[in-house]
Amino acid sequence: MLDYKKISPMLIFIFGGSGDLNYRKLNPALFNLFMDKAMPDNFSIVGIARSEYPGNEYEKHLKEGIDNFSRRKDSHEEWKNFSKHITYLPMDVNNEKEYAKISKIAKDTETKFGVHPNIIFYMAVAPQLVPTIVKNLGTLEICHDTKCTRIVIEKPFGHDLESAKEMNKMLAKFFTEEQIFRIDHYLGKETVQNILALRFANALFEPIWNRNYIDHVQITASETVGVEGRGGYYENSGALRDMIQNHILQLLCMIGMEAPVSFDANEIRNKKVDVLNALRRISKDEVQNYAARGQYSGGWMQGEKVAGYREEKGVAPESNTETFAAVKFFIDNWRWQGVPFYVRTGKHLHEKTTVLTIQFKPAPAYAFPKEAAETWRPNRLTISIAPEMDICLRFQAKRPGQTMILSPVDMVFNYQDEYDGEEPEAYETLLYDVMEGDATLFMRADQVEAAWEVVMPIIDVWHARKPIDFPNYSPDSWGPEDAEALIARDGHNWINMAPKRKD
Ligand SMILES: NC(=O)C1=CN([C@@H]2O[C@H](COP(=O)(O)OP(=O)(O)OC[C@H]3O[C@@H](n4cnc5c(N)ncnc54)[C@H](OP(=O)(O)O)[C@@H]3O)[C@@H](O)[C@H]2O)C=CC1
Ligand SMILES: O=C1O[C@H](COP(=O)(O)O)[C@@H](O)[C@H](O)[C@H]1O
Repeated sequence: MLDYKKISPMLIFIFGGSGDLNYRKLNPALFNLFMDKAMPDNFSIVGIARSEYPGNEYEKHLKEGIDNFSRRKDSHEEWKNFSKHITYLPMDVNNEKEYAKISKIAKDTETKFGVHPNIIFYMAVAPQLVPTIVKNLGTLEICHDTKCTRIVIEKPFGHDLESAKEMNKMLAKFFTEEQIFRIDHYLGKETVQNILALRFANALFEPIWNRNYIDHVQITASETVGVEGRGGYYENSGALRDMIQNHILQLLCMIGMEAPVSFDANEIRNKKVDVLNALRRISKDEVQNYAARGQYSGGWMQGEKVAGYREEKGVAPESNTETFAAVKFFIDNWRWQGVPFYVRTGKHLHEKTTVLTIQFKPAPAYAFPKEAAETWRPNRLTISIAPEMDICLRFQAKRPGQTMILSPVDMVFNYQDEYDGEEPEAYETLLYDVMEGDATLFMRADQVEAAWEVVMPIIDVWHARKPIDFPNYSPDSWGPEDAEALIARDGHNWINMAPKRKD
C-alpha cells in the first residue's frame, strides 16, 4: 500500500468525460488512488461531454476502461464502491447557458458534504475547446475562490510560442498561477522523479556532473507504435511539438538543473526554467546542423505489415509532418558549456524505450597494455525511464584470469528487484498532486513559453523548407540516416541497446 496523506473533500469535473484520455488514463488513475485509500472520504467525480449515456451506461463504459487499462483490475467490490462517486453531465461546452448546471452541482455537493469541497476542472478535451470552457467557467462564482478551485490543462499547451502566450494570458484573466496545473505526464513517472533523488540526495555524483567529466548526454524516447488513429491530431503536431517541446525538454532540465535549495514548487521550477533560458538559441541558418527529421514509410514492424504515415487515417497523402525528430542542444552555462545533449524521438522505431544516457569522458591516462584495453568503453550512467525502470552504471573491471584484460560491467538498481513493482502510474501521482495543490511536477507559464522559444526556429525552418526525401525511414529501424549523421559529425553514435544487452 502506498503512503498518501489524507486530503480535503473534492469535487472533480472532467471535461471530455466520454473521451479516450478519461477512459484509458484519468479514471483508472482515480480508481487506483481510491484503492490506495488516497481519495478523500468525501469526493465526487462528474464526467462532462455531449454523448448520451442512458441508465448506467456511463459507469459501464468506464468499467470497461478499468478492465483494459488499469494497473489493478481485480476488485469488483472496490469498483462498486468507487463508481458510486461518479456521475455524468451531458452538456455542450459551447452552450454558455449550460454552465449554471456546474454551479448547481457544486452547491448541491457542498450541502451533501456539509463543507465546501475543493474543486478541480480537468480539461480532457481538444485544445481548441479550452478557451471557451475557461471563459465560461471564469464567469462562475465558484471559480473566484482562488484557494479551493484548480484547473488542469492537458498538453499540447499551445501550437507555438505565440498561441502558448495567448493561452497563458487568457488563463491569467480568470485564474491565478497557483490555480493552474499544466500537465506533462512524464513528470509524474516514478523514474523521472527519481532523477532528482539520484542527483541531489547523493554526494557522489555532483562533483562529476559537469563539463569537466561528462562528454555528452543522450535522451531517447522511441516508440514502436505509429500514430494509432490520431492522424488528425498528429498532422498539426509532429514529433518535435508532440514530444520534444514538452516531455524531452523536461527530462533535459532534470539532468541539467542546478541543485534546488528546497523542494518548494517554485524553487524547482525556477531551477528548471534557468536551464531552458540557458539553452542555445539555434539560428534559422543553423537548423540543419542541429536538427534532423524523418517520416516512416510502410513496411514491417516486428513481423506485422504496417502502413506508411501518409496512408494513416486523417493524414494528407503528401504530408510533410515529421514522425521522427532529433536535435542537438547545448546549455550555455558554466556547468554545461560545450557538452552536447542529443535527443531523439519517433514513431514506429525498433524499440519502445525512454532512456537517458550520461556518457563520461575517458580516463585521463591509460596505463594498461594495449591488449588489456581492447574492450575498453567509457563510463556511462544509464537512466531507463520506461518500460525498463532502472539505473545502471557502467565501469571497467578486470576479467578473471592471469592476463590483465578489461571489460565493461554494470552496477544496476532495478525498481522491480528493489520494490514490489506497485509503482503508481504517472497520472495517479499527478492527479493526487492536483488534489493536494502541489504544483512541483507541473509546468509554470514561463517554462512552457521558454520551451516553445527554443524549438520555434526549427519549427519555422521545417515548415518553410519542405523535406524532399519523405518518407525517409522504415518501420522497425532507428530512424533516418540524417539523425545518424547529426551525431556522427561529432564522432559519437546513438546508443540503441538497453544497458543489459551490452554494446
Ligand atoms: N488520449 C491520450 O492518451 C492523451 C490525450 N491528451 C490530451 O487530452 C485531450 C483529450 O484527448 P482525448 O481524450 O484523446 O480526445 P477524445 O477525442 O477522445 O475526447 C475528446 C472529448 O471532448 C468531448 N467534446 C468534444 N466536443 C465537445 C463539446 N462541444 N462539448 C462537450 N464535450 C465535447 C468529447 O465528447 P463528446 O464527443 O461526447 O462530446 C470527448 O469526451 C487532448 O488535449 C489531448 O491532446 C494528452 C495526453 C494523452
Ligand atoms: O504525450 C504523448 O506521449 C505518448 C508517449 O507517452 P509514453 O508515456 O508512452 O512514453 C506519445 O505516444 C504521444 O504521441 C504523445 O502525445
